[in-house]
Amino acid sequence: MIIKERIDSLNWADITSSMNKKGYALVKNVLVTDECDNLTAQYTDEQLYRKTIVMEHHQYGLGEYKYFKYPLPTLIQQLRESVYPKLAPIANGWMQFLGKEQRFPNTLEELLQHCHEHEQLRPTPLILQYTRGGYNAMHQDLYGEVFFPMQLVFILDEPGQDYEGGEFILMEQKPRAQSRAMVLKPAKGDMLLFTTSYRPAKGSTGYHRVNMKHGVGEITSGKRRSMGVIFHDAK
Ligand SMILES: O=C(O)CCC(=O)C(=O)O
Ligand SMILES: [Fe+2]
Repeated sequence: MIIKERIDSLNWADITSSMNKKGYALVKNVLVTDECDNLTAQYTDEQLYRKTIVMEHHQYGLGEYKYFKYPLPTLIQQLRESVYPKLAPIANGWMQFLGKEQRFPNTLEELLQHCHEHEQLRPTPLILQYTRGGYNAMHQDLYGEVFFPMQLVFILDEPGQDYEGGEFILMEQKPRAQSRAMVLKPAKGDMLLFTTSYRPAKGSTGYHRVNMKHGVGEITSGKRRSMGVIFHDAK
């Protein structure tokens, strides 16, 4: 099935409800093995990338990642384009719950146009690679004034088989409360949707803002690759 049809056929009511309740949604088996393997096989094809980041040089963790160039590989372009319109209404609900006037456009094209007007012109989808001892420090992927509050990550290797450890960690910070960590173990081909910056959470007196950060725990053996889709572009 072409990727747009696959994305359209997911249970978006469940995904929406999980995003609203928990700030993340784990969707099993979105990419097939061949799609994961093609992405990892292209890791060394330097013409696909605009920039390589050695994470320890910036104290971002231990590992490496590469930002794709425009035009993005077809699979990534199609994922970015077909998932965005499903998430824009959720994001707009969040803005409304938080009493913000900001609204996100219905299409990725319009979001990117808005990014471009704010000098955010560079593509943000990326591929990451960690080996034994590697990890990704807790962070948020904000690259300028314009940011969309949700993003995706696809796991490209099989936990328990290709690597051990390397859990995906979400940290939620509520005002005047202690932080909560959520530890997720997506499998190869799974799509994890999560909060980039903040989301509304319902309390006794209405909605309040909770900040989210994400990261990856230590890879204790093997190699773990992942592909991230961020919707806004970077300055
Ligand atoms: O490797 C991961 O699972 C996390 C990658 C990440 O930080 C991202 O996609 O923004
Ligand atoms: Fe990230």
